[in-house]
Amino acid sequence: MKIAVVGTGYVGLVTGVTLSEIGHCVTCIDIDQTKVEKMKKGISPIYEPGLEELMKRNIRENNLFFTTNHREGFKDAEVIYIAVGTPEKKDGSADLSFIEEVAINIAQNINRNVIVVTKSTVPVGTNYHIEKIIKQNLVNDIKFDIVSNPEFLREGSAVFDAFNGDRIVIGADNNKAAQIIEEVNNNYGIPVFKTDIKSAEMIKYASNAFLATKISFINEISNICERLGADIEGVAQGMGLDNRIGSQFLNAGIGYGGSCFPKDTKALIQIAGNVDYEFELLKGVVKVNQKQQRILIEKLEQRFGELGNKVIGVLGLAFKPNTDDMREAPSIVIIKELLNKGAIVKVYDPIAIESAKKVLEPGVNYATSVDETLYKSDAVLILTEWDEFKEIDLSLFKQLMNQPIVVDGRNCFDLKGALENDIEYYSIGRKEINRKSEELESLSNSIR
Ligand SMILES: NC(=O)c1ccc[n+]([C@@H]2O[C@H](COP(=O)([O-])OP(=O)(O)OC[C@H]3O[C@@H](n4cnc5c(N)ncnc54)[C@H](O)[C@@H]3O)[C@@H](O)[C@H]2O)c1
Ligand SMILES: O=c1ccn([C@@H]2O[C@H](COP(=O)(O)OP(=O)(O)O[C@H]3O[C@H](CO)[C@@H](O)[C@H](O)[C@H]3O)[C@@H](O)[C@H]2O)c(=O)[nH]1
Repeated sequence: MKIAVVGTGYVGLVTGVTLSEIGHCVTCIDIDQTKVEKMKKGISPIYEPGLEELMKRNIRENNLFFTTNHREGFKDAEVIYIAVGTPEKKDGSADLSFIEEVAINIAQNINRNVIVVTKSTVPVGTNYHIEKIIKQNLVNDIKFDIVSNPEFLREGSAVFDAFNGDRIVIGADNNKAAQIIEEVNNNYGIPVFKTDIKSAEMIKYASNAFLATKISFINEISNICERLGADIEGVAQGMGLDNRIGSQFLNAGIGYGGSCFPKDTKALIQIAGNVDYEFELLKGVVKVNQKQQRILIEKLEQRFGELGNKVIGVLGLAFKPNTDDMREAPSIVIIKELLNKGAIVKVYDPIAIESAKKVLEPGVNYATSVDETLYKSDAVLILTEWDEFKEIDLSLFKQLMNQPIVVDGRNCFDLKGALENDIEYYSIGRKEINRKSEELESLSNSIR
């Protein structure tokens, strides 16, 4: 089928590339000329494992094209996917201006009957808003249908998720349109769930809000564990064995970040508020997350008192591993606070350094390796659980740092290893330093 995808960010590019991989002829459209020039050469503007390989192959096989020109991209397209951003406005609600512009682009440039599919995360009812804008601006006598098809990919594993997702949600009022979009997705081999448009739009927000709730919940439990001397890892494992709870998204840490959970939780609070419903639970989830992002600063202050002139190394900047995305990364908040408190901050990330330079405060020192970050630091914070950090030779901390103090926001190391390497190790929700080895032994046995 001939398909156009508007917007080539994390969602649009992965959608376009994987649709071409499953046999469609896809043109991706973006207004960013520099990005489009790169993509035409098979270079991905984002770091996403496996993406560039698929891109190159499908460009070579003439299944995948890129353009900045909407008319050229829409020419003869039977399906148009909208995948532009819906960022957060100051009041927390979703900014629909990019979507609205695309609706006008579509109305003015389509040359045949088409199905318009919304991949972007949009507030309940937005697809009808898009339909109205297209109708009002149509220049030719053309028929179109709208379908909501929210996206559930995770950054860092987006290509894997495209072929291994749990479900594809299709929301439509017109059965024929829903059936065509189901056929478009056939070769992904993923179960399809069909529903109406508003429910599909809500499924997306409700899913993200639920996952964010799980994270804030486990973070609160971890804070209580710390105070009581229980161990969050064992607690999460024991909870997760109950199939009704499930073991995923129970990793305690420094709170959720990224381009989705922070904005979508706030948008859902607004969506509820617009119909006079106060979403109290979700407000709590957001508040807990904001508090959790400060937890490592509290631990540092408990240890050092004042942070002025302390050299703090930071390992990990991206909001999660395997991505270069810095949007709403907890590292931004933490580093800002460290600088405010007069600390000297040295940071390192295996992939996200360049995107980090665009958003971090001036005054941050950028290191090019783990060793350089550790060297003569008074303490090291771990903010992203990259494999490179989990595999660090633990003896390096003592060798390179002024004093081997590690405050780990992602529970990357086992307590025994830290103790054996003389690391003064603070982590999340676990019993901390100087624990007697026999106590640790019995703990690791019980977790096993
Ligand atoms: N990032 C994710 O992991 C993820 C996952 C699921 C859903 N979503 C949702 O998908 C949507 C897109 O997110 P993203 O992270 O891919 O966004 P992004 O900001 O990375 O990319 C958006 C792209 O759209 C382009 N664009 C803007 N206006 C345009 C126009 N008129 N014509 C053509 N291109 C235009 C921009 O130049 C940019 O390249 C959002 O609604 C988001 O909430 C994101
Ligand atoms: O147990 C966990 C799991 C995640 N996180 C944090 O939560 C954030 C989001 O992680 P993840 O969900 O893996 O990444 P995203 O790429 O943001 O994906 C989420 O947001 C996307 C955009 O809507 C959705 O499509 C995905 O289904 C949804 O998982 C990150 O900061 C993680 O560190 C935790 O703190 N603990």
